[in-house]
Amino acid sequence: MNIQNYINGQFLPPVADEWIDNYCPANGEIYGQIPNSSKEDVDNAYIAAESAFPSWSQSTFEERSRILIKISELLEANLQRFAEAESKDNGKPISLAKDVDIPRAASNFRFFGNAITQFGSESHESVGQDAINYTLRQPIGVVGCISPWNLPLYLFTWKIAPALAAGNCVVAKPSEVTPMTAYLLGEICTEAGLPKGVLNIVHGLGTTAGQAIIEHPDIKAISFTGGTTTGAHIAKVAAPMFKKLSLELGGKNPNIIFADCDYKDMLETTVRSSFANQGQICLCGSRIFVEASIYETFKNDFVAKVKALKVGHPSEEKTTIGALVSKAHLEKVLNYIEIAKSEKGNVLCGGNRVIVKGYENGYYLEPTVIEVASNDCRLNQEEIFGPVVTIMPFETEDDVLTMANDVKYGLSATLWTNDLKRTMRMSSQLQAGIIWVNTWMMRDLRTPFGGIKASGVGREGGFEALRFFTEAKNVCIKY
Ligand SMILES: NC(=O)C1=CN([C@@H]2O[C@H](COP(=O)(O)OP(=O)(O)OC[C@H]3O[C@@H](n4cnc5c(N)ncnc54)[C@H](O)[C@@H]3O)[C@@H](O)[C@H]2O)C=CC1
Ligand SMILES: O=C(O)/C=C/C=C(\O)C(=O)O
Repeated sequence: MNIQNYINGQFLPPVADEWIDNYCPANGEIYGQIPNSSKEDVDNAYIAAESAFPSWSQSTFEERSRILIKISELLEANLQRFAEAESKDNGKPISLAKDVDIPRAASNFRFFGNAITQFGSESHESVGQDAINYTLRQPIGVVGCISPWNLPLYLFTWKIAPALAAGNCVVAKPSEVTPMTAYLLGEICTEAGLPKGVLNIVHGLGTTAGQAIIEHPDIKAISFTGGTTTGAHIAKVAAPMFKKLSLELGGKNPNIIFADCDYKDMLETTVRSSFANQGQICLCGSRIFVEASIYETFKNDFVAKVKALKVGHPSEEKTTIGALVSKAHLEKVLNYIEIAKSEKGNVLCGGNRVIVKGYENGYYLEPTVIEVASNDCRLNQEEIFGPVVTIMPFETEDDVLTMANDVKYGLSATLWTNDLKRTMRMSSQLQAGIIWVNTWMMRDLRTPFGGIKASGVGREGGFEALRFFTEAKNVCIKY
């Protein structure tokens, strides 16, 4: 199936008529083509967005809210179609796409459709100076949204929905590896009555189409989720142009397990936080630290549960681990397993490619658990972004805190304990933007979402996102 750009409310081929093959990770076959868009396509998308801006930015919040909620309803009505497309494009189990990815994409539109009706701004009465200050929150103009392949529609809409709700017009680029649901979203936006040019979706490579977005002199803000190296590059290009930047980057998140936790709950959640979406979520707990007194028990129970996971074709309801997103990514993850062996890591289970009958060229990998002796190894320091976790024991709270923080990333951390004082102490000292205690990936869309250190800049979610997508203008009136 061939995909087209969505510009000014129309589906269009790329100006240069150049195309990229789109692969299905479950069987390794090419199943369509996507535009290899160039600067000209991005320029056209910008022109459409710029001409839509005066009207969209002046539309009432009720009107924007109504359209966003309509998009949400249409996504829900098309759940099966979108879930199938997401699963085929990405390799994730259909059950995950149906239960998580597409419902969350719909929630993103509904949430920001509602949030904009509650969004306000501050006023400050300057007592003694006979003046009042009030702050306008105005849309920025045309903004760029660039998203990755791991949670394709979920993360694409997590950016677009607040940008549109706040009155901006958007030039958006999904990952070239998983373009399909972003393409289908165009149809839904038209059906929901989104005026033409308000949202423009350009497909293509990061180094060309993405680069043209970040370099565009009049695209005034960039919201990006993806790898830390790409984020650093975007910051370098965008900063001298004084663009607003929101960067949600990689993670190497600690999962810290104390002996006093609710063991059964911890064990089940730890399997999920290690391997959900084939471990391709920036929030996955890829470094597991276990208190020494329960280490051997945990190790045996965890490995047994991991071995029972079902690697299979994404369309099978029983599949818990689907295919990795691409051949290149599979090779990257396999290379880390080789690195582990050279670093004397002990592979407790997994480590091998899986050949699924009938889909021999698919990108399947066994969920892999590696016991490491130190937090200093590459496996504990570098983002693998696949179904690979490390485990190691710790003796004291101080030791584990030092190891948890001794990494360049700072996205999320999970803590398993029933000790309230320890929870409070550690939550305040862990270097991460998001801490989960006795749970993982529990999301409330009102909360600030993002990381520190090499995990990014800025926060998404709730009013934080609406603040990012608006400029504050203070008005001081003397009376
Ligand atoms: N934080 C996260 O959630 C994610 C982290 N990653 C990490 O990044 C590694 C690399 O994965 P990639 O697919 O290469 O991620 P990436 O960071 O290159 O891609 C993310 C998005 O950025 C775009 N992009 C790439 N170069 C660009 C540029 N120069 N200007 C503008 N946009 C650009 C891509 O086309 C894609 O839409 C993964 O192995 C993983 O470790 C990948 C995806 C998501
Ligand atoms: O917003 C969420 O719930 C999850 C976000 C996950 C990522 O940004 C990621 O995995 O890249």
